[in-house]
Amino acid sequence: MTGTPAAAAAGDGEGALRSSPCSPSYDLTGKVMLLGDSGVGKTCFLIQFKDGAFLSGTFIATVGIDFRNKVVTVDGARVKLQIWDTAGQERFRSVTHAYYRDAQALLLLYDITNKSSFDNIRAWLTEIHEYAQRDVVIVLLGNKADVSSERVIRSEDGETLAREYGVPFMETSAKTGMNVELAFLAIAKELKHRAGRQANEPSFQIRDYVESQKKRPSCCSFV
Ligand SMILES: Nc1nc2c(ncn2[C@@H]2O[C@H](COP(=O)(O)OP(=O)(O)OP(=O)(O)O)[C@@H](O)[C@H]2O)c(=O)[nH]1
Repeated sequence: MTGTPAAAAAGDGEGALRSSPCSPSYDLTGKVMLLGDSGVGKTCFLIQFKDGAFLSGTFIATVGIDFRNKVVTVDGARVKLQIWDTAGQERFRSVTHAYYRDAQALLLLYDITNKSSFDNIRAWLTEIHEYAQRDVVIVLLGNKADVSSERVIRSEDGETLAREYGVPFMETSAKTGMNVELAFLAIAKELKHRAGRQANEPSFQIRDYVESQKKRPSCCSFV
């Protein structure tokens, strides 16, 4: 996906807020950012969620940042997710840092067929801790789980890293759609819970929710 900060700020992305302030078609909003190395599948992940389609073919790296809106219903509440797709390339890092501050949630992707994208997750988490809000929701995603023949990162390695940082983890495929919706629904549920929690309501545990709902690749016998 292509886009520029200026274009995004001007509402050039589909994300311009169109609901009338008198009758909003949603109950709350949340800003979500997709982060991770170039080529891990952030744009495809967003398109799969938004349109149910997979962009195959020539890889066109994102320029800068752009966003899309999607309203999801969780626990009777309509949550408008404003989803920001960032460029993974190093040269755009200073642009994307400026957008971290008011994000409520971050989807941090690596590619299970690309070791350096996994190794760089620690550096991404360092940046997140430097630029994002302290209580930002983070979900770690091992994408391209459909390409089992080229897998170089075991699912257990993703799980171990996620446990170390105390974040939920799942493997996903922007191609087949595996766990794509779940990643956003988990975030929407967490944001809804934070926004309207009653004193005697049991707390929502995003990690438990993800563990109970996530699908595992049918062929994941890589050792
Ligand atoms: N098999 C497979 N290919 C994928 C998947 N997700 C993305 N791809 C492919 O990986 C390449 C990169 O995908 P993008 O979504 O453009 O990657 P990106 O993370 O947005 O990259 P930047 O914009 O540079 O940050 C494309 O050729 C996609 O078709 C997936 O889940 N499975």
